[in-house]
Amino acid sequence: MDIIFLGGLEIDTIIGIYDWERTIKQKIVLDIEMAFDIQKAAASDDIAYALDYKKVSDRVVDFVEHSQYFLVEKLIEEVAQLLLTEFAIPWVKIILNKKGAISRAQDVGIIIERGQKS
Ligand SMILES: Nc1nc2c(c(=O)[nH]1)N=C([C@H](O)[C@@H](O)CO)CN2
Repeated sequence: MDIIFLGGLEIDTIIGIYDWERTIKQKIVLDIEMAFDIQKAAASDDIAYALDYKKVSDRVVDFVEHSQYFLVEKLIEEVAQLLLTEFAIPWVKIILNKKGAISRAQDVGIIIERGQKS
């Protein structure tokens, strides 16, 4: 199966378990890999047969911007389920980076894979 990816997708959202985190927006960064057979799109040169990464990006940004979850676990799971159900994607891998959440760490977050690759 081929992979379409979105790397370094930065989105500001309300996320966190502490009171102060409920009053501000924090940046999260998503790296998303989506299994998708690109052969029809390649043969036809027609966006109708492609996984439109602009539409995927717009949907994910809109969803995350308007979310207000406490845990990054909940947010990443909801994004994965959205991608699997709203787009014809059989498998997705997401890396969620909540940069700055740990002052002594450059990066902190979660990596998940959902669905079947082939
Ligand atoms: N496994 C998790 N641990 C923690 C989370 C989380 O979402 N999942 N969140 C926090 C705080 O919100 C933290 O990001 C504030 O710095 C702590 N641990």
